[in-house]
Amino acid sequence: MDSYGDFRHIRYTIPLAVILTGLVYPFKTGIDNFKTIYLLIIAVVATIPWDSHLLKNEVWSYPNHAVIGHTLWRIPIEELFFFVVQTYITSLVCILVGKSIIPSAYLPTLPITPPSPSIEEAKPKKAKHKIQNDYKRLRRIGLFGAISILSCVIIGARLVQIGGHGTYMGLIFVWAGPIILFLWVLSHQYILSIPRRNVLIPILVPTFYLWFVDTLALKNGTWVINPEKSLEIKLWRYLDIEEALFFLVTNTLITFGQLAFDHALAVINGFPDMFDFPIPSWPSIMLMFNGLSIPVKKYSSKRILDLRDAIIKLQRKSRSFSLASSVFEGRLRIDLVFLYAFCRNADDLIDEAQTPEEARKALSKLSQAVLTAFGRNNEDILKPPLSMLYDLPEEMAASLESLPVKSLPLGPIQGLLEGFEMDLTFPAIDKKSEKSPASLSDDKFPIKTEKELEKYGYCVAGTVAELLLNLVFHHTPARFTSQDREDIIQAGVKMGIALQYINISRDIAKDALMGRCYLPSTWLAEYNLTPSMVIEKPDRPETRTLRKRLLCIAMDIYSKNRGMIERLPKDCGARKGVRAAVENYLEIGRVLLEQDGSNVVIGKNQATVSKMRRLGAFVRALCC
Ligand SMILES: CC(C)=CCC/C(C)=C/CC/C(C)=C/CC/C(C)=C/[C@@H]1[C@@H](COP(=O)(O)OP(=O)(O)O)[C@]1(C)CC/C=C(\C)CC/C=C(\C)CCC=C(C)C
Repeated sequence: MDSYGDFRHIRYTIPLAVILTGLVYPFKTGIDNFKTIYLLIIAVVATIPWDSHLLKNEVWSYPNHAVIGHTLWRIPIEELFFFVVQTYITSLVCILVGKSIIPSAYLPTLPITPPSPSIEEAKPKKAKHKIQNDYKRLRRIGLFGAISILSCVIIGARLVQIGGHGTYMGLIFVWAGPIILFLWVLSHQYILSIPRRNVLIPILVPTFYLWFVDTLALKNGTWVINPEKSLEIKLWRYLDIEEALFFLVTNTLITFGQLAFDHALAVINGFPDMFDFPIPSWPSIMLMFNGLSIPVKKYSSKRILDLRDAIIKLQRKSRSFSLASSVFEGRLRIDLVFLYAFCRNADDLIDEAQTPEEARKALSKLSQAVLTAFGRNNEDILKPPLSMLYDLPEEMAASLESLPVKSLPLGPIQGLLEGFEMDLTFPAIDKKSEKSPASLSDDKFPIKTEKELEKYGYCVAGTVAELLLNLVFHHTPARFTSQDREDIIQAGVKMGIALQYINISRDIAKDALMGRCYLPSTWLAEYNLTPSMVIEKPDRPETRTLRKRLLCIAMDIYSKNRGMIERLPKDCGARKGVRAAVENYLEIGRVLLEQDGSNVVIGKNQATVSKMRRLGAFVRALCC
């Protein structure tokens, strides 16, 4: 079998486990430790009687020279260590691959039951049918899978009963089959809904690796499989089919175990209305089973679909925050994604309006809708959708309805909308007119002084920091004094302003196309420039100098407030996540400063950070 008496562990399994530990370390959360430790215990407890039985029945044996000699119920300690190290390796691969998804978004959905005909009209019929068909498909595959696993167990039992060559194969089916069946019944819908790579990579990659290591061990005679109890079919030279199957089956067990945990957490974290208490970082097994026992018909399809939309928005619109989101955990991660979607949709609603008039109307409707959303309580089941009440785009209304209003203050949301309103006070450029932008009236530009720029920065970004930190405080158990909170929020607000200055520095040319110049008029006047001149020609040596000035202020604010991030709680990935979000964005500023040194043209080279550099900044942020 798979005892690693000689140097197999030292050469192959331990180094891989160490490498994976290093790779997962930056992202690892409390829940990951919890899942892995549970699985390690289950793996050891479930495998000992089985392996001991195999040894007793001489299905396999090991030469004395190949093991240290210590045994537990006949099992060599190298073999026991193998159960641990394999479970650990496969769990880490599963955790690493799983970081890219938010499990709650992959819960199955039933078609939304329309509470009123008007919503029915609003939902595309095609999408509804797809959901219904998908759900039926999941059930069909689930049933087919269960029958297949059950058949393997029955065949296995028969092989064991007959004895002889089929014994080893039969024992694998009889032992692993029922556990796989149990996990499949619990979580097949989730397993089938998540991206294929999240299931196949943790099963197949460790399996292929262990096949390779096992081939070497069998070749060297580290252990010997009894030819009378095996089929004597080789997958390739030295590797018996039973050995190959053993690794495939055990990695499937470990992966399904990890995914069943994820499934339970997806339900518990995804539906705070059903589990309306803080989720401990080491949830009890009882709570996990409670999560798994909720029938799909009780899931809120709307919440799952809204979460999917919010994730798509985040992935499409912001690489920085999308990457940072993978570090946050559970409900905090979900709420941050909803917050992002709301902020992004609100910003787009204004920016994409055809005329300033239209933008003003949209903003006013949104402000009223925000008040209504914050005034509502959960018991109000018959609440009409905000999209209908305020004639807002479906996506905008959905992201507002998904905001965790109970854990957010209203003030910063209103501040954010005030910031968008400031954007509307820029003089409108008539895109059809022949007139040059230089004819725009310069006193109509709202950002005249550095103070006004700071106010704008507070409104559109300081408020975002305030909202984000309120979610952190809400979802983490750490108790702060009100003074601590105030200090952290103040630092966060300043950090938000710094990020906005970087955003402005990056987008000078893009903003000019929309008739906006955020560089203060007083700064421009020092170089005999006006905002309309910047709009007409954003790329000038003076603009580059001013951009550098703005970036230096941003970097200075950053250095003064960065330390406060270390006072954030570690729970839910909050500290690391905030650090990653800030550092990722800061990297844009660093690239811009480097480009200023080489006088890169503003606008031609939309300064973005290369993938590798972004990843480097991200990993550094997580490791420090
Ligand atoms: C991880 C995660 C999902 C975080 C979500 C963060 C979030 C809610 C961001 C909202 C962004 C947004 C669309 C705001 C609307 C106004 C706006 C455009 C603000 C600018 C953001 C840049 O967004 P954009 O989509 O343009 O980004 P890309 O460059 O296209 O990638 C801003 C620059 C503001 C961002 C400000 C923050 C996220 C707050 C930062 C402060 C902290 C993280 C707190 C630091 C804490 C301490 C204690 C110092």
